[in-house]
Amino acid sequence: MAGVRSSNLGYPRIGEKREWKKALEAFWAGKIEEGEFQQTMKTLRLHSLEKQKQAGIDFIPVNDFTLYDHVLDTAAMFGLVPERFSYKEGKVPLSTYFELARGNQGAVAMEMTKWFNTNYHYLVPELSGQTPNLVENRPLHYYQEAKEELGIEGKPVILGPITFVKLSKGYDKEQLKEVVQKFVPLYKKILNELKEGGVEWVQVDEPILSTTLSREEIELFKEVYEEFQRDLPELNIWLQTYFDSVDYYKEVVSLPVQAIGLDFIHDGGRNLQHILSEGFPENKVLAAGVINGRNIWCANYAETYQLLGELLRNVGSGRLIVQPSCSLLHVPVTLKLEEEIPQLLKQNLAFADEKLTEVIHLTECLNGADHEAIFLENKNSIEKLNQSEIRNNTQVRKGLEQLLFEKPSKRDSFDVRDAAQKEAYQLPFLPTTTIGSFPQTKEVRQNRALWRKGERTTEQYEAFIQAETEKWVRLQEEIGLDVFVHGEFERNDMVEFFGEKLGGFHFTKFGWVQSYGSRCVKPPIIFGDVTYNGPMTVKETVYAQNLTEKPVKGMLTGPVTIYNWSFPRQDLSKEQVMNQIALALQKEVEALEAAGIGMIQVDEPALREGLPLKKEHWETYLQIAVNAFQLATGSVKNQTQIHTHMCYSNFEDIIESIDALDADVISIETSKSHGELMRSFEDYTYNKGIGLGVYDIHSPRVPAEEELIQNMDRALRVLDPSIFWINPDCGLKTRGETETVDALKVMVMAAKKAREKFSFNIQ
Ligand SMILES: Nc1nc2c(c(=O)[nH]1)N[C@@H](CNc1ccc(C(=O)N[C@@H](CCC(=O)N[C@@H](CCC(=O)N[C@@H](CCC(=O)O)C(=O)O)C(=O)O)C(=O)O)cc1)CN2
Ligand code: MET
Ligand SMILES: [Zn+2]
Repeated sequence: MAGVRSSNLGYPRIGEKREWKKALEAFWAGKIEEGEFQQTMKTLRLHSLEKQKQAGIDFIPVNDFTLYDHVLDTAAMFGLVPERFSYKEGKVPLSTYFELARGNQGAVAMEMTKWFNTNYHYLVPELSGQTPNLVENRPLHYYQEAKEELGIEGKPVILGPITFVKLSKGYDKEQLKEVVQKFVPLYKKILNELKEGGVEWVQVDEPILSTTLSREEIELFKEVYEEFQRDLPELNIWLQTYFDSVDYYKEVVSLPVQAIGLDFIHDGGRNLQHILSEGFPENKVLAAGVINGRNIWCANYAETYQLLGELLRNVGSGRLIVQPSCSLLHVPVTLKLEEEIPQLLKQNLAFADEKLTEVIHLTECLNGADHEAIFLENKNSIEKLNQSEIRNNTQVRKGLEQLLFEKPSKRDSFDVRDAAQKEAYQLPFLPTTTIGSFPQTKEVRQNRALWRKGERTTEQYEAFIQAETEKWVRLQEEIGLDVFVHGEFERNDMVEFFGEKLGGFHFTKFGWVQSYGSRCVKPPIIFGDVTYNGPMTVKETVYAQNLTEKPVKGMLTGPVTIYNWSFPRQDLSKEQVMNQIALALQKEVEALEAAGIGMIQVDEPALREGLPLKKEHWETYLQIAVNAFQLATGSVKNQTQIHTHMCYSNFEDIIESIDALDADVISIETSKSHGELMRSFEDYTYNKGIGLGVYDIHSPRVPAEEELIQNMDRALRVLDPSIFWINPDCGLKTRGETETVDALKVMVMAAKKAREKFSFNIQ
């Protein structure tokens, strides 16, 4: 009998020290040739496979690697290149592949959006006007490579047809079935070639099964997978879901596939309940996602072992596979380089490599190995951290208890505040501003790196930051903006920076996670009670304010975003941790106000992405999020203007919560959403300030004035134009200096034209 086996669903691409990112950026900058680039990528890919083999994983994924994004890979595999790019047929050339992702002089890049509820971004395939074709078989290629180079019998991973089409755009949603049917023959061809090539198992990812689906959509799953089964009877399909439970449990486990992968971490216990009450089909393998692929905490061996025991009783040992809950793409690579993390914390952590060890330990244990010592050590480490003082700060806990008796916001209604603010600031009609960050040039990053290494003194580093700030205050004057920012030059990242300043957080040295393309983030670890240890942003903001007569907006990251973009502790609820962060931020907001800063922006770009995948859980989340935001911002005087910002908006469906944040001004992305977003504000008759994000900051392209006026037009015609502000759609940190100044000048000119055109409309 085979016994219990181990598997992985996907491994981080970026390498232990971001070698992947460095190779990509060197290639884009023309510093290395394609040959060298491909060789570096191959070395990285094989190294990751080798590590998984060494760890002892039975089912090692292949084709999880990519040169940019796995959804883009799938689109490219089907030759789905939008018409604005030059491409004829056959395999998509590497240069075109990167143009799809990054745009070129004549064509905007494909749209980027959030991968389910994660901080990873994928490129949205465009299906309109295109006939998909199979132009290469990527999974087969990577399967052969792993076999030839390392003797690994890999498990090819492929994004399933229904998830792929559901994540794409450019078709009528009513036509889902017809569109999916166009892809089915292509998938069958891929799968057949895999089978011919000797593949035993194919992991078909259908995470869309963890979202709220309609009956018809589940029917479609049945049709598609029945067709696969009928035409490819000898191939083993491993249907993989993740990020939540599956709603149509019975239907899903009855699909004619050989293995079903379920997430037992983010399922709210529902997947297990289904198995216990409805059973699991006797002829199928259960791939049990029991190691958290979204967080960096070590598994609780005793609890996980118990869960696996229950599963084993229901499926039998030859049919159980132990694995992470999702791809390890969402966690850093290895703990081994982290020398500065205190022992107590480090013993409680597990990055990708350590998670694979956990998978192995548990699998071995189920197969009869004696791991008593390991289990005991695991139990002790967890208890020690939970009982430590840092997790039990009485002052913080008292502060939280107090909240039960208070309203989160103490401010007057918007009308009253608005009058006070108009009086105080005397801004022109359609005031112009930016979202916070200015270019984080190589020079800025290098100076910070040198300071961290001790090769620059703190005085030298601060003087550099001040010089940069002053330069940009002068540039903002020259550009003619109305409300300034200090530029965020002192920040490595909008979340990590606050993590470094607040108590209860720890940050890593190499704990990078891919965010989009070559861009990575280093989410801080919230491991204790969150404490405010003194002002975090006051000095830099006041410095900028003292250089100019124009108002300078203070700039903070909100509690919801800090929570969602960190690795939070799990012994407290989301609400408790968010509120702790909010209480600390409230003190910073008050410190800025006391220092004379009259406008304070509290960014919440991650509010939308944090929405649970299932609609029935939205309300609870939104209440917690809104409450935390109000708590952070609700103690200032009427005259102090609270701004907030959200990029990747598309929050038509949560407009009430957006309104409930009660920010005086909210800046939203309007450059790509083609009016849909505005419609929700119109329908809702929103009357607080709205910042129109009139151009896309992700592209180096300087927009044309006419384009920007076009982007403002609808909003200004339909709602009272006096509520609007004009700004880019997000921070400018990834942009170069010249293009930023040029684009902002165009934006200010466009705002001036719009002022003339629309001033007669003011109500
Ligand atoms: N947390 C988070 N999530 C987010 C966003 C965000 O801003 N933050 N925005 C959206 C995604 N957009 C993003 C935009 C840009 C970057 C980004 O630029 N990341 C940088 C890292 C930023 C950083 O932490 N920089 C550090 C250090 C980086 C570094 O590489 N240092 C060098 C040395 C410096 C050098 O020579 O360049 C080294 O250690 O080798 C700093 O500035 O101090 C990168 O990939 O390069 C990430 C996400 C959504 N999710
Ligand atoms: N204030 C931040 C910035 O400008 C907001 C970014 S939202 C991802 O960079
Ligand atoms: Zn943004």
